[in-house]
Amino acid sequence: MSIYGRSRVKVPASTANLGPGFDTLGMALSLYAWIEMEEATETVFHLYGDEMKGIARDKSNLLYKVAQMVFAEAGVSVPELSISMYSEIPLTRGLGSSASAIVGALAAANAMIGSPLGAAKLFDMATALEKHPDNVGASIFGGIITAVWDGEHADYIRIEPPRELEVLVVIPEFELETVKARGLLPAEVTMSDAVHNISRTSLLTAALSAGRLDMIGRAMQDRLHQPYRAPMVPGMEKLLAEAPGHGALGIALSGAGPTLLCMVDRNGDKKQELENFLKETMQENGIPSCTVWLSPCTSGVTAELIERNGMQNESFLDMIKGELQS
Ligand SMILES: Nc1ncnc2c1ncn2[C@@H]1O[C@H](COP(=O)(O)OP(=O)(O)O)[C@@H](O)[C@H]1O
Ligand SMILES: N[C@@H](CCOP(=O)(O)O)C(=O)O
Repeated sequence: MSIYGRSRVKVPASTANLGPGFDTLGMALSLYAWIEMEEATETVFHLYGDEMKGIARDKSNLLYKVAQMVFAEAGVSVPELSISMYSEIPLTRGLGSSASAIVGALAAANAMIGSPLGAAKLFDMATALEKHPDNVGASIFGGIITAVWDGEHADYIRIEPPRELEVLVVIPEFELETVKARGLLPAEVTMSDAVHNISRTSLLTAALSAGRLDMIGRAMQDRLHQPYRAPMVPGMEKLLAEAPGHGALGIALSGAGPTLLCMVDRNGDKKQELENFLKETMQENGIPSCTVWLSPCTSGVTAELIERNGMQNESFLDMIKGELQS
C-alpha cells in the first residue's frame, strides 16, 4: 500500500502572445485536460480522447518525466506511476497542449506527495521546461498573465479578464509544432519593430486591465512573429486584416499557430458574421478547420487528493463523464 495519495488535476488550455506580447502575455481558456496520478507497482498509462492518440505510453511520456522532476526536487522516490489523462485540448495547434501537460503533471505529482512545492516553484519548473512563461503561467494562475523569465526565475502579474470578453478560435486541421514555428523567426529585429511591439504590448496590457475593449484592436498588432509565421497558415493575412471589420475586437495568431484567435465582445451583434467569415476564409484557402467559442478561464490549475474508490481508470472515466455533462 502506497504512503502517497491519488491526485486529480484539472488544467486549462491557454493562448499565448495575444498578438504583440511574444513570450510574455498569456490567457487561460475554457478548454481542459484532466489527469489522475498515483503510485503503482508498474508504470501504466490510461490515455483517453482523440487528442491522446500517438502519445507515448512508456516512461518516455512527458507526464511521467515531469512527475519524476517533482519527486527529485522534493527528495522522494516514486519510480512507478499509474497515470490517467483525458484532454479536449488539440495538440500542436497553438492552444498550449504541451504547457497544459507540463503544468498538469507538475500539479498532479506535487499533490500526490502532499504538495511540498509552492506555485512559484512550479511556475519556475514549468517555464524551464516550456522555455517561455506565457502558456504555463496562464495554465497555472488562470486569467490573463504578463510574465517574464530570466532563465532561472519567472515573475508574473495576473489580470482579471474583462467580463464582456469572449473568444472565438478557428482551428485548422493541420499541425504546426511550436519548435518549427519558432524556427521561422529571425535572430535579430529592427529597433522600429521592437518599439512597435513594446508599445502595443503595453497598451494591450493596460487595455485589458482597465476593461478598455475599444483599444484591443489597435493594441493587438505584431511585427515580431506573426509576419514570419503567416506563410505557414494560408488565409492568415486576410483574417488578421479583415476580422475586425466582421465584428472582432482584435485578432491574433494563437501562440505559435496555426489557430487564430479573435477577441469578441460577448454582447456584440456580429458574432455569427465573424464566425462565418473565419470559416469561409479557411475554406477559400482549402484548409479544413473548425470554429469554437470559448471564454477566458479565470481559474488556473486545480489539484486535489481523492479517495481511492475502485480502479483508477474506472473512477477517472466516471469523473470525466460527469465533467463533460456539466
Ligand atoms: N498529454 C500529453 N502527454 C504527452 N505529451 C504531450 C501531451 N500534450 C502535448 N504533448 C506534447 O506536446 C507537443 C505539442 O506541443 P507544441 O508543439 O508546443 O504545441 P501546442 O502546445 O501549441 O499544442 C505534442 O506533440 C506532444 O509531444
Ligand atoms: N510564445 C510562444 C507560444 C507558443 O505557444 P503554443 O501554444 O503554440 O505552444 C511562441 O509564440 O512561440
